[in-house]
Amino acid sequence: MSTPILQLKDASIYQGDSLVLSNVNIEVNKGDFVYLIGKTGSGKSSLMKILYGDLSLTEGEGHIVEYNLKNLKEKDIPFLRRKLGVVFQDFKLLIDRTINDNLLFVLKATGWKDKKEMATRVEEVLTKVGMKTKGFKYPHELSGGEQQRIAIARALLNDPELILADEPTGNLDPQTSVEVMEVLQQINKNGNTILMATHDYALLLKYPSKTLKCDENQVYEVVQRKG
Ligand SMILES: Nc1ncnc2c1ncn2[C@@H]1O[C@H](COP(=O)(O)OP(=O)(O)OP(=O)(O)O)[C@@H](O)[C@H]1O
Repeated sequence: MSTPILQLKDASIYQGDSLVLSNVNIEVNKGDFVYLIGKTGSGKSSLMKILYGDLSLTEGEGHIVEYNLKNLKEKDIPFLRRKLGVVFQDFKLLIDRTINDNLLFVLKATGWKDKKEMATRVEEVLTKVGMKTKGFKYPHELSGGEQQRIAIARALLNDPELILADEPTGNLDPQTSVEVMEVLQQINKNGNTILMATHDYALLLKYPSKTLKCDENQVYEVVQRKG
């Protein structure tokens, strides 16, 4: 039996007064790896923003982890985000501190207190992304691909039920994109559910998986042709 971790039903998504996507019906189940594709401006980021509470859902229904997006209160948003790991195109690391301190900052902000447990968790997530030895470095001392691995490690800190990755390879060259994708694939194999918005059709071909497409204000599932 598949368990839905994310469901939108007849949802409409607005940016201000303009309708970006209408009648959105999507489902992501535990353990899935789902792509979200579509041209620039087709609404991928807007859809992601609805899911992490950056835009409010005013029409239709939406459930993500155990939150109802329709009745989401401002005070619920930080708690929703703890259940999600969000990864962006531009990494969003804090440039004034080391990788270890970037990760410790998030742990402190999300209620961790025990220094030893925190250090262990930082080491665990860095190991998962193949960056165990880089914790002492500053973000500017790492390549783009390494910074994105750190951003993925940061997303994993609180063991999220769903990872939302918005163009995670958008700033990376093709070789580095594949390396970051390998990390995401590995994490998915270890049980994490991932929804990834991307422009990168080469990745879709290399790592085929369920694909949703935003086009002309609609979202629909596309069937990938083999070969
Ligand atoms: N903050 C905003 N205020 C008003 N309109 C916006 C805002 N952000 C995006 N839009 C509009 O919403 C539509 C969808 O944009 P969105 O960023 O969701 O597309 P996208 O598919 O993620 O594009 P890209 O691949 O370029 O990131 C576009 O027409 C865009 O101009």
